[in-house]
Amino acid sequence: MAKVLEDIKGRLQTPFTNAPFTDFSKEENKHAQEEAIAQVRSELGQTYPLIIGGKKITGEKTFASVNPSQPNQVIGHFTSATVEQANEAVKVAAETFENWKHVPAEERASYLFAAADLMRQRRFYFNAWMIFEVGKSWVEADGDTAEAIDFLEYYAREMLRLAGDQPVTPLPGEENKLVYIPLGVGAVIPPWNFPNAIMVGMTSASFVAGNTVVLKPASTSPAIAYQFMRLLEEVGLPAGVVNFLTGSGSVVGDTLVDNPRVRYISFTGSRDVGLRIYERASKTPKGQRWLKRTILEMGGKDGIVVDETADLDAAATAIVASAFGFQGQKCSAGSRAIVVEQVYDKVLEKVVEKTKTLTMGDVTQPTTYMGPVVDENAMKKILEYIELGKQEGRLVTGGKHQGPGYFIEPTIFADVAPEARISLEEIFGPVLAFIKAKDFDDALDIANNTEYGLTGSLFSNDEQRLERAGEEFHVGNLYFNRKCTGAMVGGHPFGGFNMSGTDSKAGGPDYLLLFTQAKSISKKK
Ligand SMILES: NC(=O)c1ccc[n+]([C@@H]2O[C@H](COP(=O)([O-])OP(=O)(O)OC[C@H]3O[C@@H](n4cnc5c(N)ncnc54)[C@H](O)[C@@H]3O)[C@@H](O)[C@H]2O)c1
Ligand SMILES: N[C@@H](CCC=O)C(=O)O
Repeated sequence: MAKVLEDIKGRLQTPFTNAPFTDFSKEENKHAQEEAIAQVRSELGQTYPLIIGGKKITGEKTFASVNPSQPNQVIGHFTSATVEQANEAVKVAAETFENWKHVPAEERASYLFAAADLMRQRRFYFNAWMIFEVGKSWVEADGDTAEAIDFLEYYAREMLRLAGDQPVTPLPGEENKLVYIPLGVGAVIPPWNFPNAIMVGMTSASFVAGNTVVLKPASTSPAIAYQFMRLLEEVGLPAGVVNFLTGSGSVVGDTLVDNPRVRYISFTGSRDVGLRIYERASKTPKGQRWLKRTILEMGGKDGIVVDETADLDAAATAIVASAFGFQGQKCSAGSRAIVVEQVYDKVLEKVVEKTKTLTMGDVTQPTTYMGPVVDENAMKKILEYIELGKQEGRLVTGGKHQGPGYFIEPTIFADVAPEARISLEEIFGPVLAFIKAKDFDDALDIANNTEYGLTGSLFSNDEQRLERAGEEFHVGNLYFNRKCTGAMVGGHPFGGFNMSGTDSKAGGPDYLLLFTQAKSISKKK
C-alpha cells in the first residue's frame, strides 16, 4: 500500500490533461498504426469465453462478430450466455463485492491508473480493433481510445477526491463527516458506437467507486470489450470485480436488469431499450432490498442552428463533421441543420460541396473519412429512412448503398419540414436534414422541437443570441461556433435531457456520485 500511495502522490503532481490525439501525418505514427492493423488482422476469428469470477467459460452456443466493411470476415466468435450464466455472473459479483467494498479507494484508483498506462502503450492496437469491428476511420478510432484513456485517468482522480474530506458545516460538540460508499453489483450495458471509450468509462467508474460489475458489451463490439478485460487482468484487478458476459441483449440484458441482487444498471444505448430498462428496474421482486438505480444515457436528434451573422464556412465545415463523422453514428451527431432563410441557400451549397469531397471505403487506409454503418439491420433501417426522406424532402446528395459492406453514402435532404419524421426521429446514420427557419427565434423553436435534448450548436456572431441560446436551447451539451460532436472528458461533461436520458454527465465531477451512496456519520465529542 505504501508503494501505491507513493505512486499516486507522484501522479497527482500534474493535473488531469486529455490524452492528445495522434498525428497520423507523422511517419512513425502511421507506421505504428499499420503494424497494429496487421497484428489485429492476424488475430481475427478466434473464439472468446465468458469471464465469470476469473474463470473462462466457453459455452455451447456462440455468435460471430463480423467486420461491417466486409461482412464475411469474422472478428471473433463469442459465447451466447444463458440465463443461468447471467445469474451466476451476478452471484459471483455479489460475493466479490463483500471484499472489494473494503479495498481502499487509493488501491482501486491505482488499477485505473495502471490500465490507462497500458492502454497508452496499446493505443494503436485498440484503434485497430475498432477499425475492424465497427468500421471506424483511423481518426475516429484514435479519438475513441484517447477518450477511454481520459476516462480511466479522470475517474481515478475523481475517486481520490471523493474519498477525501468532504465539506460539512461544523456543529458544536460533534465530529461530523460525509463519506461516499459503493452501491453493490452493477449491470453495465454499453453501446457499440464508442466501443472502447463508453464501455471503459462506464465499467471503470463502477469499480473505482467500489462496486463490482457484470459487463455485457454490445453484440456488435464484444472483441474490443474483451481486449479491455485482458488489460484489466494484466494490471492485476482481482477476479470477479468485472465479469464479462456476452450474449443477446434481450435475453441476457433482461435477466441482468431483473435480477434482485443487481443494485444498479448503467446503460448507454437507444431510447427504446433505455425505456424498457427504466420500467423493468422499477419493479421490486421478492428478496430485493433496494430501489434499483438506473443511469440511462439514450439517443439524440441534435441540431446545428446557423443565423445570418455566422461565419458560414466554419458553420458548413462543422455541419459536415457533425453529420458524417463515424457515419453519423454518434448520439451527438448533428443530423439537423437549422438555417435562417437569409443564408439557407448559401449554407446548403457549401455543405453539399464539402460533403462531396468526403472519402468513403477502406478504413484500414489512413485517408478514408467514412466507413460502413455497423450492421445489416442498421443499414436497412437507414435506407428505409432515406426512402422516407425522398417523400419528406429534396434529396440533394447521396442516398445510396455501396456494397458489399454496409456502406451508405453521406446523404442530405433539403427543405425538410420541422415536423417531418426525418427531422424528429434518430436515424443513427449518415443522413442530414436541412430545415429552413424564418429567423433566429423560429430556428431556436425548431431546435427545441424534438423529444430529445442531447447536443446542439449555434453558429452566430451575435452575443445576445448566444446568451439567449445559453438559456433557451434545451440540450445537455451546447456548443457555440463549433461542431456538436467530440465532447472532451473533463472539459465537456456529457449527457442529455428529456428522452436523451438521465443527464449523467460522463467525464464530469458529478458522474461518480451516481455510482455511490453518501453516508453521514456524526460522533458526539
Ligand atoms: N447519450 C449517450 O451518451 C449515448 C452515447 C452513445 C450512444 N447512445 C445511443 O445508443 C444508441 C446506439 O447504440 P446501440 O445500437 O448499441 O443501442 P441499443 O439500445 O440497441 O443497445 C445498447 C446496449 O443494450 C443492450 N440491450 C439490448 N436489449 C436489451 C435489453 N432488453 N435489456 C438490457 N440491455 C439490452 C445491447 O446489447 C447493447 O449492449 C443510439 O440511440 C445512440 O444515440 C447514447
Ligand atoms: N461523447 C461523444 C458522443 C457519444 C455518443 O455517441 C461526443 O461528444 O461526440
